[in-house]
Amino acid sequence: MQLPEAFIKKYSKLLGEEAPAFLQSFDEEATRGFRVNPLKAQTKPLDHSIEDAIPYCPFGYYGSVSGKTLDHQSGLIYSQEPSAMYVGEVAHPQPGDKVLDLCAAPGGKTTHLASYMNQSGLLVSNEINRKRAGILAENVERFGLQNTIVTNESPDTLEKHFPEYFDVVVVDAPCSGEGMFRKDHEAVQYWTPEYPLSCANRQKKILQSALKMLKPGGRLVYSTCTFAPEEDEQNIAWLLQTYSDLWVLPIKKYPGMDDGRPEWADNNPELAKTSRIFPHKMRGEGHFIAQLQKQPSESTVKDLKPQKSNVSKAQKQDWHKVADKLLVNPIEDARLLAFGDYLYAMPGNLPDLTKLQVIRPGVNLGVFKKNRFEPSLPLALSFKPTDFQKPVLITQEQWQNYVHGDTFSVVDVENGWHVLISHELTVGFGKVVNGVVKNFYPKKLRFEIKN
Ligand SMILES: C[S@@+](CC[C@H](N)C(=O)[O-])C[C@H]1O[C@@H](n2cnc3c(N)ncnc32)[C@H](O)[C@@H]1O
Repeated sequence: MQLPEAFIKKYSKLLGEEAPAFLQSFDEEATRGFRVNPLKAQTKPLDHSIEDAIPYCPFGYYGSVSGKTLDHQSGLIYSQEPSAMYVGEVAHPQPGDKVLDLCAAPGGKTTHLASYMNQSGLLVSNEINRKRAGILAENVERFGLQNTIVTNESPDTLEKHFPEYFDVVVVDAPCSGEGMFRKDHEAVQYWTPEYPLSCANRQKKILQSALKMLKPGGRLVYSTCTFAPEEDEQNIAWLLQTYSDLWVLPIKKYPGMDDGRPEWADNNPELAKTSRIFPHKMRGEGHFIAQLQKQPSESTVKDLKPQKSNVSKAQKQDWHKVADKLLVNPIEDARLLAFGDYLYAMPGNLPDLTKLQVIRPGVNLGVFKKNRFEPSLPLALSFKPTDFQKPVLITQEQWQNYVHGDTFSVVDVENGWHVLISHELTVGFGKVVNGVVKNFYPKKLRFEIKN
């Protein structure tokens, strides 16, 4: 790979005798990986090998993902570069926590964080860019998250809504992306010697907002996919100089992971507790991760006004006509939220969202049509096979017909809506009419698998 001269010079000076191995690593292939979704792990992947485990992530494996597979389409696996998996591991929220993923698209960290939350608590997954927020929402839906809302706000708007609210805040910051040059060759074109510093200034602003939303006693996890000290140790040094109620928490270092470099910032030895992943030392791309804690305080933070359900009596009736035959356990009416023609199930104890740009206020249950309700794909993907009544089991071949948009036949299945299950995974809904499964797989997602 052709690296800019100034880049070579900068890292030759910083890394000294390690520099040749570091620079050589840019000519090697990027490492690929994926995580298995523990919320759906009642089965093993069909089309992806789980032989080559990533040592620091219990659901992580080396290997690339094929998108047109049952594993991927059902949300059983999520493609993620291996080093990036260490961020979710360090953040490791607990079930019931309130978690903010502030720079979240396309959703690698969000889906990882949710893997530890067991559908409980609240995960606010925010993305500033509207288009990317849409992609994030699709990935959250495929992964089947019940406790996650997707917002499309700038950090400084969001901070006004969630003062000192979150137990864990993850800032996976927009950065100069030096660690991703192998994955995205074009990223090299954007690099200039000044670029890291301009990224660092933007990151400081994001961090200021993040800290306003962090509870006393809460943890902030900051990560970048760049080697630039300006965006890594120097930003953490700036945080420690600026906020006296903040300290660095140690991170467990697996073989190949480096300590942060105090000498690349203000020599504060605390910076060695942060972690660097270099591609010439580990199977992964470049990453930096820091974990900080805000001082606990005696004073309690006041609860936010809850979001109220807004569904009409007629909407409730239409929903129940379908849901009572589909779900084993009903979703409480208090959690139903109408959003245009769509019906959502909010996470429990969701604060009032009315003043926020929300892309997804919870699980998309379906859409109100004239005098009837049509269940949506995310409803199927967000619950386990055992959460549904009278599921219809389909073969992998029938699944291929289904994602292509075809109808197919079934025997001895009563008319009406049924969740479809293939290889122990919920894959969508079909409406059975006299032995024929009418296809409700969303038109925009349909695709053909050529065997
Ligand atoms: C490194 S990416 C996030 C990757 C994501 N966390 C994941 O694991 O899939 C950084 C994100 O920050 C967003 N971003 C850009 N400028 C921002 C800003 N000023 N404030 C907050 N987020 C910003 C970008 O749109 C981008 O989606």
